[in-house]
Formats: sequence, C-alpha cells, structure tokens
Amino acid sequence: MPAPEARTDTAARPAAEPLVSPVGSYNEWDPLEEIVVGRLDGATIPSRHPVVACNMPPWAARLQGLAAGTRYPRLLVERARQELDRFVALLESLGITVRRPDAVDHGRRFGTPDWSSRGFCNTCPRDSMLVIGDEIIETPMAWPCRYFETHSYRSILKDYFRRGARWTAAPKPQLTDELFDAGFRVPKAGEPLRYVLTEFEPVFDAADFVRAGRDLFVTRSNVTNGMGIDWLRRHLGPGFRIHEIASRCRTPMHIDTTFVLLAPGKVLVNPEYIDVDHLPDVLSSWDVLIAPEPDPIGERLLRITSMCGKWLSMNVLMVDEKRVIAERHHTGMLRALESWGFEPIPCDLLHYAPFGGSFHCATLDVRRRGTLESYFD
Ligand SMILES: NC(=[NH2+])NCCC[C@H](N)C(=O)O
Repeated sequence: MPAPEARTDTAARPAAEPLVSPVGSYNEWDPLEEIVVGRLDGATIPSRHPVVACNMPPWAARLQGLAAGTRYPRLLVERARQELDRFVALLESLGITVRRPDAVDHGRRFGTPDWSSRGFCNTCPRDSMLVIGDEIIETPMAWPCRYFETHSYRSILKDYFRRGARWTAAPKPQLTDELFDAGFRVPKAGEPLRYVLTEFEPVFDAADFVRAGRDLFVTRSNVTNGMGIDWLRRHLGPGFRIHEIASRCRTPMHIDTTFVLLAPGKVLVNPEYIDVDHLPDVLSSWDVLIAPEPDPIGERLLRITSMCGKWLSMNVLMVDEKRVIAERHHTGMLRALESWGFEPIPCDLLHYAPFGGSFHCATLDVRRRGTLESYFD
C-alpha cells in the first residue's frame, strides 16, 4: 500500500476560532442551561447476574432472570413515557436545552471475550457519565448489561467534543468473575455492611458521586468499589477532594437517594441511611436537612416493579439554587423544600422507578452557569 500522499496544498488552515466548551458543570445547583435526558425506547429486562440480582428481593431476582432479554411490559413503558415527555416539556419551558440519546435495540445480545449479556436501557444518563467542569467522563460500570450504554450518547458526546469539551473514558473493566464475590449475600439488619464487588479492578457508576465544586461526595456501593474511587481521585488530581459518605443502606447503589446537594451550605440526607452525627467534618458548617418520610406508593404494580427503594422522593433536580423539580406525589417533600426556602416545581415521574430512578437519575446536567468554587472552609 503506497504511503498516503503528504498534503501538498499550501492553503493554510484558517486560524481556528477558540472553542468554547458546551459542557461546563461543577456542582448540582448553578443555573441549569443544558441537560441530557434519558429515553425509554427498547427498554429490556437485563440478563441475570449477581451484581443486578443483589439489588432486589430473591423472588424478584428469580423473575428477572426468567424474563431476561424480554422487553419491559408496554404498560410500564407507556405510563413512564407520558411522564417523561411532560418532564422534558417542563425543562424546555424553563429555557433549558434538552438533548436525548439515540434509540437502541437493548434486546440485542453483546459481550466481550469473557461474557455476554442482553438488556437494559438508556433511561439514566446520570449513571454512566460524570461531568466535572468541561469534562465528561464515561464511567466503568459494573453491570455487564450497561457495558456499552454510553454508545447511545456518542452523537451527543462527539458534538460536545467537536465544540470544545473534554471527553474521557475510564479504563473499561473486564467484569470477569474475579470482580464479584461469589459468596455474596445481602447483609441482614444489624450485620456488618458488605458489597458484592471485590477490588479486582476499578469500577464506579457516576451516580455514586455528587459535586460541590472542588469537593465531591461518594458512597461505596454494589457498583462502586474503593479502586474506582481511587481512580477518580487520581484522575481529578490535587485540585479536587473526594469525601466518602457512609451509607447504612444494605443494598447501596447511587448516592442520589441518600445524600443530595441542594445549594451552597444545604444538603438533604436520608435519615434511614445516613448517621447525621458521623458526617465528614467538612460538612460541619452546612445545614443538614433531614428528608421527610416519603408519601406511600399506593400502586402495587409500581411498588413491585420499582428498581429503587422508597426514597426516590429525594431524587430531585436543581434548576438553580432556589428552584427544584420534585415529585408531585411526595407532598411531604414539597412542603419540606418550601420550609427550607426552596421553590419546588412539582412534576410527575413516579412511573420511571422501574427504569432506575427519578429526576436526578433520568438526567445529566452538562452545563450550568457558574465556575469552579470551593464551598467549604
Ligand atoms: N442515579 C440513579 N439511578 N439513582 C437511583 C438510586 C436508587 C437507589 N439505589 C434506591 O434504591 O433508592
């Protein structure tokens, strides 16, 4: 094959305009300008795997395994879609630019030299991508069925990169058996917490982290191990601090129903999972707001199909330091937010729970108007 001809045209490439990254978000509360919202198309029940099964009751794990590879029931998808469409319309009515991933056939089997899987969905961009300033980091997810989930966002990621964003992928994990504790079982009440993950390789979901400028907070979980936290800490470097938050949840996955940053100096905590007397010292000057008991979910089908616990009432999305999109059903949370000086914007997304979460889960805030600050003494 002859060597490609060297470019001989003498036309100097025009001086490139300085790129201004369309991605810029350092915290959970600056005024929101652009956001990615997941989608429900093709949602497929994941293949059986211990890292998936450990988040649900044994009977549900057995059913999930039997149904692996089949589409989510249309009834569940359509009710969630109606709410999701109204949520997107609300965001756009607030002047926020909304981007959506490509539709994907989640029923296709895929794999690596070590395993194969089917399923899931791209409903929760919060889980697979972490935005730190102008950088989007694809995170090394521990669920095999989520291994290529960010591919449905590549049109968006390439657009952001072309326009000046920094785009990084953490080391793709192998997800071989060595990463998972074969003897794992969910700890019973009163037993010491343990995790399904070993320290074989770094894995973490983006949703186990929340950002407060130069300080991030993380929970160890069944999708985030210590090596994953260390990888991010080293990647971000000395300009950032990552503080671990101890959660008492016996099936921990994702921090955004446990410890939710609302505004500078104000954090919402889950009284069931968090021991408020043992928070990191750095929070000593912050107001620690105790989440009220969620309003009961009457729909039995929703209760049994939810992938999440009852605390999705905390899974709110800050529009700015005051306005917050929160679940209309959870009136106790709406009243509490008002009492704390916030302006809740009620919206419906209750039926998104079977697909992984609520407002914070379903979104990735890629641009907020603000700069890198430190909010702690
Ligand atoms: N970013 C997310 N998908 N968060 C969902 C949090 C679900 C959490 N494990 C719960 O059971 O409440």
